[in-house]
Amino acid sequence: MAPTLADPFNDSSALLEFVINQGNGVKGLSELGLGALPKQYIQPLEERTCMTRIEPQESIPIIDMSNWEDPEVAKSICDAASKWGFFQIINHDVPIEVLENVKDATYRFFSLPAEVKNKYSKEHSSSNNVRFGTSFTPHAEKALEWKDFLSLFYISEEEASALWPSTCREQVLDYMKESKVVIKQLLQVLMKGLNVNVIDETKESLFMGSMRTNLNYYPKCPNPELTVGVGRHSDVSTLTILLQDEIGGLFVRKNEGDNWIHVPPIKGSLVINVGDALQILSNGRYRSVEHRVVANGSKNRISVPIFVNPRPTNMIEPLPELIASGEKPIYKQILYSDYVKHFFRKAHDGKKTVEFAEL
Ligand SMILES: COc1cc(/C=C/C(=O)SCCNC(=O)CCNC(=O)[C@H](O)C(C)(C)COP(=O)(O)OP(=O)(O)OC[C@H]2O[C@@H](n3cnc4c(N)ncnc43)[C@H](O)[C@@H]2OP(=O)(O)O)ccc1O
Ligand SMILES: O=C(O)CCC(=O)C(=O)O
Ligand SMILES: [Fe+2]
Repeated sequence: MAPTLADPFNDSSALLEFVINQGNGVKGLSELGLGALPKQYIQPLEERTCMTRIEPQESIPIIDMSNWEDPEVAKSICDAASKWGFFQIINHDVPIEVLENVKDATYRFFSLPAEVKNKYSKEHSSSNNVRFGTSFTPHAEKALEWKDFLSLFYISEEEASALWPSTCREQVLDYMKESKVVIKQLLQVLMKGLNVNVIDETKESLFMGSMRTNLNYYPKCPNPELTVGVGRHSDVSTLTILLQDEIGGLFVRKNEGDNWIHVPPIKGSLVINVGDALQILSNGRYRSVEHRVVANGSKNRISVPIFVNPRPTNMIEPLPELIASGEKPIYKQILYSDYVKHFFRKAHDGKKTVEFAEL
């Protein structure tokens, strides 16, 4: 039964029961029409975006992929990955219907009743590869984040058929399949920029041997200025391909300083960012940059990132080609699944995860 509105969640165990154990998520909280944000979501002042500096005149690069092999375009991709760690691509090869379909599928999944979504929670899911959750790591967080998610780790079509929710399975599989072309183009250009000219099977598996798609749902929030959609973090992927809807709210840290830049939605575009694995493999030449998502007081927002990763069993370290050319390694060799587990076991904390791999 939903708690009454008078003093609904003063008791944290009642909130966790409703949001996590019953699978209502923050979407369920939002739909209760609460007058105020439950205290468990109130972030410390320094984590609230209203307290940080936004540079409205700045923008991450927008790159036209229609001539991706043109040396000028290739240079702009490598420069964006080194300087900003983030860029948007337009005129890429992922069909617009595939993007629209996966957004519709995201809404469909989150519209399911709580008890149906809850079958995919950490406690009830029959596999670690399918997980419905809320916030990031609720048990490790001092303040919760205003986001629900479904996370789908791809093993095979057979496993997806057996385990992924049928409301979104085909659309997510299509989105992942169609994105592979642009992922390979980007990796080819980025590697050429490091003088790594051949991507053989071993390298391909190291760069894109595993993929995870998250469906993120950020419902409208009673006091958006007091909380966050996603706290400051860098992704642990090689590259992330992000589809966002028309609402906006993603911010990227500028040049390791105190200023943040908004990533405006552009219809049909994809946001690309470098993850920690590529920062490590490139010995710091390409940078995984901190980003965050604000909560919204009037609209629901969705986003659909594909995290392109090494395989969990891969050892990651600066590429031998870079070391052979005389660079001093700044990261040690590390088992990728140990790196990801380290990320997932703590609350979001900016760029701290990468320290785990520093020499
Ligand atoms: C959710 O909000 C997010 C997510 C993100 C994500 C950004 C990324 O970059 S995701 C890309 C991650 N890379 C991969 O998934 C590929 C490699 N995968 C692996 O190495 C493994 O599959 C594994 C993730 C390490 C899980 O291995 P397993 O042997 O099953 O280990 P466990 O002990 O079950 O899990 C370890 C630890 O992680 C938690 N966890 C697992 N999966 C998820 C998930 N999808 N989402 C959240 N947390 C997950 C699991 O609960 C364990 O923690 P405990 O504390 O329970 O021990 C960016 C921003 C966001 O807001
Ligand atoms: O929703 C967004 O725009 C970004 C989400 C994000 O950073 C993530 O899921 O890692
Ligand atoms: Fe992210």
